[in-house]
Order: sequence, then C-alpha cells, then structure tokens
Amino acid sequence: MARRTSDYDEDDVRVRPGRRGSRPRTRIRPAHEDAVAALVTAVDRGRYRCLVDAGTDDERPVTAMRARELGRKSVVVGDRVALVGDLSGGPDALARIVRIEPRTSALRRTADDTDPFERVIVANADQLVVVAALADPEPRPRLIDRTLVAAYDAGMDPLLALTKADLAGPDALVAEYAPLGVPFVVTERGGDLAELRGHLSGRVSVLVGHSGVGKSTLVNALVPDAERAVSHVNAVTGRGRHTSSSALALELPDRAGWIIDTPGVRSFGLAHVTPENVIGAFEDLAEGAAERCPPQCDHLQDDCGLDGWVADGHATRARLDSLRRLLRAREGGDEA
Ligand SMILES: Nc1nc2c(ncn2[C@@H]2O[C@H](COP(=O)(O)OP(=O)(O)OP(=O)(O)O)[C@@H](O)[C@H]2O)c(=O)[nH]1
Repeated sequence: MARRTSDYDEDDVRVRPGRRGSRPRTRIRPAHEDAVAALVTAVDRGRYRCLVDAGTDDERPVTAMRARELGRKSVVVGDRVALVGDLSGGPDALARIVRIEPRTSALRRTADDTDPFERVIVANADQLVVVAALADPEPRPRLIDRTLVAAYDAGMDPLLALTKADLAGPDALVAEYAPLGVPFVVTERGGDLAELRGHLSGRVSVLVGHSGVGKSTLVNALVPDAERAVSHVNAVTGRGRHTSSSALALELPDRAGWIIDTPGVRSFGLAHVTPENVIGAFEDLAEGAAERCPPQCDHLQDDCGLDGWVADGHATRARLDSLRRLLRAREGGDEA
C-alpha cells in the first residue's frame, strides 16, 4: 500500500555513503506535517528538554533526541524546533527533533582565540546581560568588552547588570561605558529588582558573568522556581547544573519573558568575529568607515579614515576610542 509522505520519518530515509563521503543519496525528506512546535530549554548529553504547548493549559516539558536527518546541525538552548514521536512528557517518553526553525539570532563563541572553530551556544535571544560585580570580585573591563563584542556580533542588545553596589559605587565603571551607550542597571544585596525586571520584560535575555559576580543570586531572585527547574533538568541528565556546559532557559513569573542562564560560559573566544561585525553596531562610525576607510581597514592603523571622520565632527572621539578598545579586545584572552 502506498504511504503518504507524512507517514515517513527519518528512519525511512536511506543514508548510504556516496562517492564523496557520507552524503545521503536521496534528497527526499519526510515533511513531518504533524510535527509539534517546541522551545529547547536545556541540553545535555544528547538529550534535549523541550517545552511544548507553551502558554496553554497543556504546557509540558518533553525530553527529545535529535532525529538522524538533522545531520550535523547543532540544536541549542533557545532553538525553536519541531517534534514528533512520544510527546506525552511522561518519565520514559522520548520525542524526536525533526526540524530546527530559522534562528533570529545566534550567540557564538570559538573555543579560544587561536581556534577558529565556532559554535552557537544560544539561539533566538535578543538581549545579552553582562553581569559584573562592582567589587568582590573586582570588575574585569576586558571581559566585559569581550562579552559586548560577542553581543554586537550576534546582533543582540547588550545590558550591563552591575551587582554588589552595597560594596562599591558604580560611577567609575558607568563612566567607562557611557560612550558606548550601553544601558545599565545597578543591584545590591536585598535590593529592588524592578528596574532589571523592566529591562527583561517581554524579551529573551542571556545572562553571562564569571564566577562569583552574583549571577545565581539574581537568577534565583528573578525566578523563584529556578532551583526546581534545575533539579528537573538534573533528573533528566543525571548531572549537576554546574558540571554542565549547557545553558538553561527559565521563564520569568507571569510570562514576563525568558532568561537564559549560561553556567558554563565564562569567557568568549572571538576568533570568528570580524571588525565589520563590531563596527556595524556603531552607526555613526560605520558610515565613516564606509566612506573614508581603505578596504580591509582594521580601524587600528594610522591610515584609518575614522580619525578624520571624528575631526570633521561626525562622531565623538570617545566613541572612536571605545570602538577601538572593543576591536583590540577581540584579540588576546580574557585576562590583562
Ligand atoms: N555584598 C553582596 N554580595 C552579593 C550580592 N549578590 C551576591 N552576593 C554574594 O556573592 C557570592 C557569589 O554569588 P553567586 O550568586 O553564587 O555568584 P555566581 O555569579 O552565581 O557565581 P557561581 O555560582 O560561582 O557561578 C555569594 O556569597 C552571594 O551571597 C550583592 O548584591 N551584594
């Protein structure tokens, strides 16, 4: 009996090595018209925790694995995917991810600056929150700069969350970032988080910060249910959160947006980022670069046309200095 295309699944696609290696011989792919949309909220060891029927009474987490037909494409937290198989969400139920929807943004990193192999760590987020302590530990501007570069490269809006204001004032650090126009919020032990909540409202925000800056404290205050969500993930993966390098998406109370905690992301390898990716975030200077700079200008040499652009009053010196600081931060590690 003839089968309808929608009855096929990835096991029906015969994958045989072709003449040029392991490319599938056939281009016929099952359509999976009955697949269900889901959001990937955690990833660990080949298991994906997905939320289906989000926002309805039937909302439930479903554990899934990737279907073979996805090939080498990685699935990351924040991805919108299509699922087939057992979607009951029961303890032993396992669904299959058959499709990854096009991403609106991709936060990437390279393993380190000399290794150009890049990987996506979070998809579809629109804001990158750089969590930095004002003291204990001391702020690390170079790491903040590198995280900003990653945000601009990903097309995400940056936000500075400056914690521990009860230990040191924010003025010096805020002044350093003023020319970049990066919005900031200041928090302190036991303080009110209304302003931060305002920035997170209705958005998908990734939180990045190195150990000890108070990121877990913020996450737990923003999402009172966070520990329970973490223990659910641990039950699926059998591992503790901090041994995992995967991000974790948590919904804010009252469906006020999502935060994505990134316990394993403590630095950014930026080998994949070009000067164009960075300067694109500086409209006033990008225009000058297009008009005045020689091809392949890295904007750090004497022949860079941006100095003349600033001298003619099209942008401020502080903006150009800040851009150059970020361009230099692309190179070398997080320290120094
Ligand atoms: N004084 C002060 N201490 C804070 C504040 N926020 C967090 N802390 C303390 O700073 C320490 C580190 O906080 P965490 O929330 O665990 O920091 P983290 O960034 O999640 O660090 P890791 O768990 O190592 O990734 C804890 O002892 C917190 O109690 C703050 O606003 N003021």
